[in-house]
Amino acid sequence: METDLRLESSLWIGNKRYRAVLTGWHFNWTEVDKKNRNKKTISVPVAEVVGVEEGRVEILPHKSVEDSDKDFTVCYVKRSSSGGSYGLLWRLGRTQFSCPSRVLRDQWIKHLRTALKTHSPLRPHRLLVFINPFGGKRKGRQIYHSLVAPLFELAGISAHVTVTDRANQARDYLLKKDLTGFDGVVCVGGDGMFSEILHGLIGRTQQEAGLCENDPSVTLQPCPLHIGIIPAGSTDCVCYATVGVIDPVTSALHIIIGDSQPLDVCSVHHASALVRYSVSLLGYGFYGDVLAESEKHRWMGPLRYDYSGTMMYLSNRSYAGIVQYLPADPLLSSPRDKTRCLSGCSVCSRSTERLFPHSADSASMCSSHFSQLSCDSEDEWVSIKGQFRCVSLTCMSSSCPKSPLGLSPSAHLADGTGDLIVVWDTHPLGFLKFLYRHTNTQDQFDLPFVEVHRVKAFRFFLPSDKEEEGYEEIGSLSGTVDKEERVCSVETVSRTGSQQYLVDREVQREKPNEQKTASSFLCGLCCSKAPAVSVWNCDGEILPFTDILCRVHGQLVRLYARGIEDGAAMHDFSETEKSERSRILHK
Ligand SMILES: CCCCCCCCCCCCC/C=C/[C@@H](O)[C@H](COP(=O)(O)O)NC(=O)CCCCC
Ligand SMILES: Nc1ncnc2c1ncn2[C@@H]1O[C@H](COP(=O)(O)OP(=O)(O)O)[C@@H](O)[C@H]1O
Ligand SMILES: [Ca+2]
Repeated sequence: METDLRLESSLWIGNKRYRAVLTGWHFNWTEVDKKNRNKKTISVPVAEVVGVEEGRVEILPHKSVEDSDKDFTVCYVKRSSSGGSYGLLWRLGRTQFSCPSRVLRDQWIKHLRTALKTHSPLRPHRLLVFINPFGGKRKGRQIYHSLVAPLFELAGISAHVTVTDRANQARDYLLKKDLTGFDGVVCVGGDGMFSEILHGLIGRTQQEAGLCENDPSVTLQPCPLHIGIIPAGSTDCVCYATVGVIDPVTSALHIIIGDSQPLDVCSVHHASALVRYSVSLLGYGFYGDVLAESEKHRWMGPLRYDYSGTMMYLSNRSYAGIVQYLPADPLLSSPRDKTRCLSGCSVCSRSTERLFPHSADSASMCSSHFSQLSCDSEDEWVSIKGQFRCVSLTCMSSSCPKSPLGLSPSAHLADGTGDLIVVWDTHPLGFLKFLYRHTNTQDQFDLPFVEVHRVKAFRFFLPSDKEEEGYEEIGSLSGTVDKEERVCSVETVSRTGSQQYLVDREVQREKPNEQKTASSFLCGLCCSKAPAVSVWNCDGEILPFTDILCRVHGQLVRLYARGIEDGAAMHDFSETEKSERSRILHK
């Protein structure tokens, strides 16, 4: 194949001569000066060629073609530094080549197009597009029509576009309508809109496979259609964590070239029924309260989260709960290992082999992988009981513009695990420190009232009144609970379903004397009585239940993305840019 696709000849760009070579994987052109010396080479991976057209094509302001039988135009992905974000911005590069003859021109076009087909088999031809006109700053329609549609047209993609009239329209379409002939589904909106697509596609796939989504021990069927996200929402966390930038053009180019990024999905169950799926944030306590408060202020747009975040911080709330989790294999990775899940991540690649071994039939694989969810191996579950500021589970880093490294900076997109973050009740300034560390490169887990565990499954329930009394008593006896300052407490470890025993936790005090005055001041601000129970924020939706069981399904869906790109792709950058990016990426 490689030899068939190879082509080499002189080509002209303007009045300069170039030596052009197509090797199969790469298309390179090198300027040759009058003395036949080679100058700078431009090398484009074939997989990143957007399109090859006859003639001299102009793209902006609209696509136009100047017909000429010796010219052809190649459009491709060009990278540029993204300033603030840690991913790379992609732009459309375009070069017009002239050939000495029409025959050679046709040969170049044919070879390049064949190479494209061979090396990017996942490029979409037909896409379903759903635009939420009310997401984020309400610019979804404009973003799609001015920035994305022209690129899809250039790449020869046919798009069936729906601007939604109501919530869940996209989900219902995917659950019921004929999807034959579509390669993928694109959402233009935020994490809520992505979640609609996720629910529609996962539900449809399980219906067709005859699988029951309610049963957490069932291994779900991975979705055959890819999902593309054109960011136009408020948090845009799924886009940011899988692409590294919030930029519609970059995302459109990832879709066009058929990039493929598997993603873990967590199913959330209550009383033997599926409640929802989550990929980014499943959060109780602070994040639940912020979401509930923010819904009252939707008119503020994305700013509603800043406002509600401040209000909820000042409310100084904490909640009692019992958290139980099934730990993931600590030999594979850890949430404190300081690694980053970058494009081509080896932890995720190894998980693909583990999750989908070549020949194993999926039924036997699922039962061995997930027997732990049934009661017979209850002894592997670890249990924590106490008073918490927040309890969160995230299947990926959940980085977003507000938090460039995310809720769990070392989490993996596609390793079949989630990170469970437990923030015990603490002093207000301690909690502020925890939150503030999400916005910079300091480690938010390096605080005595925070713990993080890599898990395969997780349960949460409210303690019975009796248990709550017992816990407070034990806390006070061991000196670890200071009710007034709401410092945290006691851990319960369950070894078997029936026999539980208590293990006193190390005293966790994070309250230097000088913070007490500030604490009283802040408590004065939050005059309203805090409720005893919070709500779950599930990727921006409030769950109607508090007691839940969650299981992570490895690589259940695929996005048109490739994860965050590392230095290998930085050949266009200066040394200063490279070292700055490395510093951010590798913290
Ligand atoms: C003192 C500075 C405090 C800064 C705190 C920063 C913490 C940010 C963590 C953000 C994690 C985001 C996880 C993603 C959640 C989204 O699924 C969800 C819905 O998004 P959308 O559909 O776009 O509206 N967003 C939220 O729940 C917002 C959480 C904001 C918390 C402050
Ligand atoms: N036409 C519509 N009218 C009202 N709500 C919609 C519409 N289309 C989608 N939605 C819902 O809007 C919610 C928020 O959408 P999203 O695009 O995530 O914006 P944001 O990031 O600002 O929250 C989603 O839960 C989605 O189901
Ligand atoms: Ca994961």
